[in-house]
Amino acid sequence: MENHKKAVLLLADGTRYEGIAIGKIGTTGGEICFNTGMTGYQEIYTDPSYFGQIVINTSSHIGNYGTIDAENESASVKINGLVVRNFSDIHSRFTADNSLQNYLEEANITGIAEIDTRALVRHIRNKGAMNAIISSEILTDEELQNKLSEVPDMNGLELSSFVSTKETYTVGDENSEIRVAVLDLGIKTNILRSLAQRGVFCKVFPAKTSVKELLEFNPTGFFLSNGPGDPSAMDYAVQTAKELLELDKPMFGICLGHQILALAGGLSTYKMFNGHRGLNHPVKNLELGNCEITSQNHGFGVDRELLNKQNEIVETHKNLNDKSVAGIRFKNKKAFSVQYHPESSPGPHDSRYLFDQFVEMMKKEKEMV
Ligand SMILES: NC(=O)CC[C@H](N)C(=O)O
Repeated sequence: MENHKKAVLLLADGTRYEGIAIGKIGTTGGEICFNTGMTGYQEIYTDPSYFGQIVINTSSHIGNYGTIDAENESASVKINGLVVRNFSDIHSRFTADNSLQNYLEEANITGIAEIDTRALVRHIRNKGAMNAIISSEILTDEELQNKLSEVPDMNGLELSSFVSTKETYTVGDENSEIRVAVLDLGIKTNILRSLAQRGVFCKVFPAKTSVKELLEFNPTGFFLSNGPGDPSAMDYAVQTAKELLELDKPMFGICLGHQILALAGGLSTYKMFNGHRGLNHPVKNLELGNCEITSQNHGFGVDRELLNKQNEIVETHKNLNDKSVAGIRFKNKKAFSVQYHPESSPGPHDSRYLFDQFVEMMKKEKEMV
């Protein structure tokens, strides 16, 4: 690590850490958040839901297994910046395509290493979500402060339109009878893979596609994807989801898609003090009584208060750490959603049954079962 330049991490509350530069030399800002996963750094960095955020990995050794291009969760690295403890310049995996240093540099991602991530995460846990800036360029305190003040507040920020596909594309067997119109709000590849593996033909549409255009695909069902930003700033997607609910076709939403579906059903969302980001979050399936260990990445949540005051939407899953809403379904419609990530990648596979549930729903719709 001798050849690395110095770098600075400055938090919005004035807390300053010094470390060494990793990735591209530069300056970057975003909302700082932490992921507690012990593995899967590449999948985390390429998850479009992290767009606009600086990620801290609490796992203390990062980079030691390099990167493999086929393991990206989207076409490019999406995080705004990276904070780690021990960064490995060398990697050991015979199938690796690249070192993490080269991978980040090629993707123009600026990061900082040799940070006491335990102290930093404790600090953020106590103070709540906040913006931060990383710089490995020579910047005065004043320059850093100025750059930091330019970083937008995550509250009220619409980000899906920056990461959603520009063109439609398809995944899976085009001869399949089960066709899903996917609204891409910032989708992870493993969601599409999980649907295609179950025989589903998916067509992925840009975030702002009209219902009319979605229907031209003649879909059996609809999927609302994960993605970055504040769901309450996405009136266009909420409107789409409302119109789709009227059609009463099978519909499944994950994470941001879950929040959009909840808003379309008249519920509200809120910004969490600290989000949930990691691979071992326990969730109770309230209908089966089972516990599943889930992969999570969200900083907003569906508010319980309105949920308790109505009868149309049922809570199906509860987060066992903080009792927040982890899943819902519409009582008289074929729409359901979860706040966590059944596709994991990275993470445990306990929740994959939700894809089976969606496919079953669509088979019923087609009278195939
Ligand atoms: N993974 C996601 O879809 C995240 C949803 C939303 N951007 C949040 O932070 O809560």
